[in-house]
Amino acid sequence: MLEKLKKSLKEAPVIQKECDGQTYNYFIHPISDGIPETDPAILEEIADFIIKDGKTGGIDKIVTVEAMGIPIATALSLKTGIPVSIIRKRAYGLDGEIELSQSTGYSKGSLFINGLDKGDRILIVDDVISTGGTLLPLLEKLGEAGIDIAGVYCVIGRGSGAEFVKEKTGVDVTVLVDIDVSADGVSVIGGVK
Ligand SMILES: O=P(O)(O)OC[C@H]1O[C@H](OP(=O)(O)OP(=O)(O)O)[C@H](O)[C@@H]1O
Ligand code: HPA
Repeated sequence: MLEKLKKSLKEAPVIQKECDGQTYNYFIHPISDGIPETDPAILEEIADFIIKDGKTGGIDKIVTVEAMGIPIATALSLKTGIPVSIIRKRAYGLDGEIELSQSTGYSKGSLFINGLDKGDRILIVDDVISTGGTLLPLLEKLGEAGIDIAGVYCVIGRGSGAEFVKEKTGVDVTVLVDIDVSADGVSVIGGVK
C-alpha cells in the first residue's frame, strides 16, 4: 500500500529552517514541495487510496490549502468529478471572506477562505500535517461557518499534529504515511494499513 510514496519519502533530503529561535528539520519531497518533480503514479496512489476509503460520496467540494495541497486535490477531483475549492494565502476582499492565522514549525501567515457556503459538505486534503497549526484554526473557522466536514486526509504526518487536532476539535485526521524527520533524513514509521 502506497509503496511508491513510502520509497520516495525515504530518499527525501532534509534542511534546517529557523523560526522563533528554533530549528525545524524540513524534509523536501515531491508531494510537499514539488521538488525534484512529482511522479503522477504517486499522486494516483494517493487519490486511489482516498477514494477507496469511501468518504467521497455526497461531497460538494474537495477543499485544500495553497500551495501543495493543490496537486493532490486536483488528482482526486479528476477521478471523482468533485470540484475543488482552494484556501489561499492572499485576500480577495469578497463578501463573506474568512481570514485565519496559520503557523507551522517554520512560518506564520494568514489564510483566506472564499467560495464555501453554509451547509456545504466537504472533504479536506493536504500534503502534510506537522504541528497542526494550519489545520486546527482552519477546522475551527469552518465549524463556525457551518461547513460540514466529511473527512480530512493529510498525506504525510510528522509529529503529533493529527492527535492534537483530534483532541481540540474531535475531528479524525487520516494520515496516509507517518514519518520521523531528523537532521540525518526521513524514516517511515507508520501509516494506514
Ligand atoms: O501542521 P503544520 O505545522 O501546520 O504544517 C502543515 C502545513 O505546512 C505546509 O504548508 P505551507 O504553508 O508551508 O504551504 P505550502 O503548501 O505552500 O508549502 C503544508 O502544506 C500544511 O498546510
Ligand atoms: O518538513 C516539511 N516539509 C515540507 N512541508 C512541510 N509542512 C510541514 N512540515 C514540512
